[in-house]
Amino acid sequence: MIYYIIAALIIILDQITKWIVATQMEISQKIPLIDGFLYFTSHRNTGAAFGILEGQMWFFYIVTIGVVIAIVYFMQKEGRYSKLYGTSLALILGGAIGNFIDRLFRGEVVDFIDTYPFGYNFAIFNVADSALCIGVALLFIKMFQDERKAKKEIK
Ligand SMILES: CCC[C@@H]1OC(=O)[C@@H](C)C[C@H](C)CCCCC(=O)CCC[C@@H](CC)/C=C/C=C(\COC)CC[C@@H](O)[C@@H](O)C[C@H](O)CNC1=O
Repeated sequence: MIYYIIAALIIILDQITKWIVATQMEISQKIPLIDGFLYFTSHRNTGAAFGILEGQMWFFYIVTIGVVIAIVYFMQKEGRYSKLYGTSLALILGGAIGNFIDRLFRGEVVDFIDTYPFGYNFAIFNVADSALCIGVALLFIKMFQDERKAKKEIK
C-alpha cells in the first residue's frame, strides 16, 4: 500500500541523514545553514523529547512497538478510506521506526536539526521527529474535520 512506501521513504531519509551526521560530524560540531536560525549540530539523545526518561530504553522499545502495532492496525482498518488519515499514520510509523532503529543499534538517537525560533534554542531533533510531529498534527486535523462533519450531520 502507498502509505507503507511513504513510511519506508521516511525511514530511509532519516537513516541516511543520521548516518551522514554520525560519520561526517564530531559530537557538538555546529554547521550554520541560516545564521542565527538554523544549524546542523551533531547531538545524541538517550531519552525521548527534550531528553525526558533518559536511558529508559526498554520503555521506549515497548512504547514504540505499541505505537507501530496500533498504526498498522488502524492503517489496515481505516487507512484506505482517507488519504489524510493514511498519510498521518504513515508519517508516525516512519518516524517511530526511524528512532527505534537508532535506539536498537546505537543505544541513543542521533539528532542534528538545531533551530532557534524567535532566538529561543528549541531542542535539537531529526527527520524521524519531524515526521512524527507532522503526522500527529495531521491526525489532529483529521479528527477535527470528522468532528465538524459529525456536528453538521446532526443538525
Ligand atoms: C517527536 C517525539 C519525540 C520522539 O518520539 C519517539 O521516538 C516515539 C516514537 C517513541 C517515544 C518513546 C514515545 C514518545 C514520548 C512522548 C513524547 O516524547 C512527547 C513529544 C511531544 C512533542 C510535542 C510536539 C514534542 C516534540 C519534541 C521534539 C520534536 O521536535 C520536532 C524534540 C525532539 C528532541 O528532543 C529529540 O532529541 C528527540 C529524540 O530525537 C528522540 N525522539 C523521540 O523520542
